[in-house]
Amino acid sequence: MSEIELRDVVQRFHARGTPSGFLTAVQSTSFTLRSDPPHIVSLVGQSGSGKSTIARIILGLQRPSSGLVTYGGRDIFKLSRAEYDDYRKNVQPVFQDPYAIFNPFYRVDRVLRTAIKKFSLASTAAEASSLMEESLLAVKLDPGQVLGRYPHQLSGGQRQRIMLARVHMLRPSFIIADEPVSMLDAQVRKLFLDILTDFRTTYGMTTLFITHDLSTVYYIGGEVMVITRGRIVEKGPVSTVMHTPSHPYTQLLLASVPQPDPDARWTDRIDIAQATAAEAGPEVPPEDEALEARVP
Ligand SMILES: Nc1ncnc2c1ncn2[C@@H]1O[C@H](COP(=O)(O)OP(=O)(O)OP(=O)(O)O)[C@@H](O)[C@H]1O
Repeated sequence: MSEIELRDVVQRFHARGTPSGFLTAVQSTSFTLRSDPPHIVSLVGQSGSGKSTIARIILGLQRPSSGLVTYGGRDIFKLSRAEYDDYRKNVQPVFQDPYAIFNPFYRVDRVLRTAIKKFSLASTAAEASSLMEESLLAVKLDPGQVLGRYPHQLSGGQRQRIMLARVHMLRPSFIIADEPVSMLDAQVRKLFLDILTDFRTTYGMTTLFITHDLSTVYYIGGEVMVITRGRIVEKGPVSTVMHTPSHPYTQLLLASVPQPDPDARWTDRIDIAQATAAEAGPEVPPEDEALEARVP
């Protein structure tokens, strides 16, 4: 079994125009992702609440101002190059905008071939081709229709599923999915979420699913952590948190989900600041040397 543990992780950024000159994007955050049993845990919160910053920190793309991120008990920012490569094979990202990942001048096959080469997944060209085909079929893509095409010739949903095919080839223990479905229509969104669920049951992958959208959290199930202003204010099984939310911000978030009922249109204004003001503690001055976000 492997574990990714965040312990008292804090991320501060320089921010001009604020009274203190910095903002705290992530406040003393601790949680653990376990590969056994494999599970899906959603991190839900409004825009700017710190979700992507947490994803970047877990992926080792950003060193936190303070706190620890460990994998198998070891600080991920102290891994050797080879150990970090192994970590990144086991912890795969899926981002919101797959178009940004593709090079528009290369056929989409390249994303898969690069992974095969980098991680030595096949020893012959024939083996590589059958691996690509198997993985594309696993994410409900027809290899004949997508291989050989350029990124702009595919839909957003197809591009996003190519990223899932890449994950399928690598079989990581963990997927860090940052708003992976927010640009997809409802039908493709459901297909994507079903594939993530299949990955958990069939291959034992644990997913951190980052979203601002409660309906997808509800659909995907498992566990949920609710974040506001960089602080996780509630966590638990989705059914418990959705049905009996204990924190005012979670209650507000749930009340903000639009109802598809023309007779029950919103009339109230939503005041996020009011609901979260009580939670926001005073900002603490940063330890100066740890301020800068660094890419290892
Ligand atoms: N490199 C950076 N430098 C300065 N401020 C940053 C940086 N990255 C993020 N922030 C700020 O940190 C806060 C949290 O940002 P983050 O992107 O983690 O939020 P989020 O919940 O993922 O929002 P969204 O859903 O809109 O992406 C925001 O106020 C953002 O402006």
